[in-house]
Amino acid sequence: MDLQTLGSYQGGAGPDFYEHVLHKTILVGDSGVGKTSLLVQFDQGKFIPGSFSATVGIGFTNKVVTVDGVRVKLQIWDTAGQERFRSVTHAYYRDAQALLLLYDITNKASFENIRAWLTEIHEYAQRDVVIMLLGNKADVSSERVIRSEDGETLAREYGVPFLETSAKTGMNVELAFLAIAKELKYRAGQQAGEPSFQIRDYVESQKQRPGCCSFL
Ligand SMILES: Nc1nc2c(ncn2[C@@H]2O[C@H](COP(=O)(O)OP(=O)(O)OP(=O)(O)O)[C@@H](O)[C@H]2O)c(=O)[nH]1
Repeated sequence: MDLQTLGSYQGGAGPDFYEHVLHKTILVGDSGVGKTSLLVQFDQGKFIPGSFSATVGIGFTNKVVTVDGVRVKLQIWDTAGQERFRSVTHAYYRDAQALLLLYDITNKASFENIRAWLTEIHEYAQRDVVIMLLGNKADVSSERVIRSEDGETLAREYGVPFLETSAKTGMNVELAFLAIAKELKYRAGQQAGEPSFQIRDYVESQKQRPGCCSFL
């Protein structure tokens, strides 16, 4: 059985089962919104400040997340946001089980382009792909041009969960990937009697807001 088949398996699944399942997750969004930085923060817990070096093509990082005592393997693909790489990255959408779609709260165009990204996602990805909208760079409050409410409204319109994140401070970064892992685990191995998992409710109940909790 190949990994893809295992990934779409339905039915009771014990903890060992998940050791073999690889959930393909892709980061997409305009160039410069912080996709690579978000992945580095999640993978290594650090932020590398400095000059911006655009991703060329596509690459991935494997990461194991523990969800309710079960190890869930995510294969996270970081794509290049630049238009010239678009045809390359489209080819990767088809096998994706989850897509994290980013904009930059200090960049209006990156937010306005979200609808176009969603159109592409609906064209090239599987119909049941898990999508999450992320407004990144929430730490740069002085340059904010997109209000949290605007992100929330857009996410509600498309029926997807929404978080504001900061790849710099780490705000909500782990939560974004954890929520995706929980949803994928739930979908892959729903047990009889297990309470249903609602990713949007989960994210709403767990998220940090910009300015919140900086004393922690
Ligand atoms: N202050 C702040 N800066 C960020 C954040 N995330 C990314 N940056 C900066 O924004 C710039 C672009 O970040 P990248 O992670 O390279 O952006 P990208 O989306 O991967 O860009 P492409 O590879 O071209 O698609 C870099 O200079 C980062 O340091 C954040 O959350 N806060």
